[in-house]
Amino acid sequence: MTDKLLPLREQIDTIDAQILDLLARRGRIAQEVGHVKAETNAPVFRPEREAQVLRGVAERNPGPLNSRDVQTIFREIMSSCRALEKRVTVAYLGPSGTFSEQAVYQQFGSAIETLPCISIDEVFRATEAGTADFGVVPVENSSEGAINRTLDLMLATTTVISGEISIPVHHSLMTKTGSMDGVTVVCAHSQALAQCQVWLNLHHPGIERRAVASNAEAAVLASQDATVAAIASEMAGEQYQLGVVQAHIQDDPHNRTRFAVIGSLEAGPSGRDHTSIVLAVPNKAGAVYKLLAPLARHGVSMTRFESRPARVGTWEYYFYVDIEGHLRDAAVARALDELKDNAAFFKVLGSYPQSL
Ligand SMILES: O=C(O)C(=O)C[C@]1(C(=O)O)C=C[C@@H](O)C=C1
Repeated sequence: MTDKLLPLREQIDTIDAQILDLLARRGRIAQEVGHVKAETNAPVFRPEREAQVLRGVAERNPGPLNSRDVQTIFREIMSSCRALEKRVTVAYLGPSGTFSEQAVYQQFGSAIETLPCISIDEVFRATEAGTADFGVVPVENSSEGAINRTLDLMLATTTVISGEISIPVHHSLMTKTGSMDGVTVVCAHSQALAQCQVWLNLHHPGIERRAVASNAEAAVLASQDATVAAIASEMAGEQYQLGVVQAHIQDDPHNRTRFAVIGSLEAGPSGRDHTSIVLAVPNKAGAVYKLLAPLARHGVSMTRFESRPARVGTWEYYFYVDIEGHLRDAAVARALDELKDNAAFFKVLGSYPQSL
């Protein structure tokens, strides 16, 4: 057995040495890129370039490694190279262990500084004030719909969207002991409670459900009190040393949450982008239909349409619209120019690479 392993391990050692040399070369070039950027005051984080690199490695991947895994490796390589230029700080809805934190690492890799915030408002504030270079906020959940606070703040603040992240959301029921004996209350964020209500009604109909600020906070509470069960990610459970009573209790097995990267950076075109806009129309019959007509005329696909009541006027709404393409694509630019003319209100939230 050992005789057979030895020559294989020698080959792996040789390859590892080559990988290390190549990584060092890549790192030195990233340092040069950093100097060029510093001279011209250009942004260090270039989401469109990172998206192209990650799409490229998946397309060229010869196997046998899985493309997702290869992307994870390259994301970390770019994250480390980026950190040689500048280590970016990313604010997110904390505490540590939330799905937001998972989204942060999925977008930026782990060579970053993180700033856990107590609310979505705080993430926007830290990002606008420059305490963080970027913020990551939840935008919508596939089973629960829009995160209204995020939509309102996107409208009210000057932040721009420069990226989107989509992650599978799997909830687990967890306690200090790994059993439900003596448990009197299940704590979770209101969204998570809603996403697991069918399962809870079926398996624990009599136990009180209490909404708390985040699933990670629920995990903290459960770690301190054996009468409390938490619904949270297994990542949060591990962090707070909880035992899993039941994994994957969300009612929709394909449950996903979409996050936005916010900041002051305007991402360039990556070849596969989304653009988010907010609109309002005069309160007249057929106004929304007329407003959106330029999209169809210029062959621009709409991928999302969401409405929010405006704070003024009883029947007035803001429409949050996502389209395919980048502001700098000719068809998108022409469609939005026409659309703007008919809108009572028009704001571009940003153009950014589509999530992987
Ligand atoms: O191409 C750049 O602009 C770089 O800074 C290099 C690099 C990389 O490591 O590939 C690092 C950071 C950027 O976000 C994009 C790419």
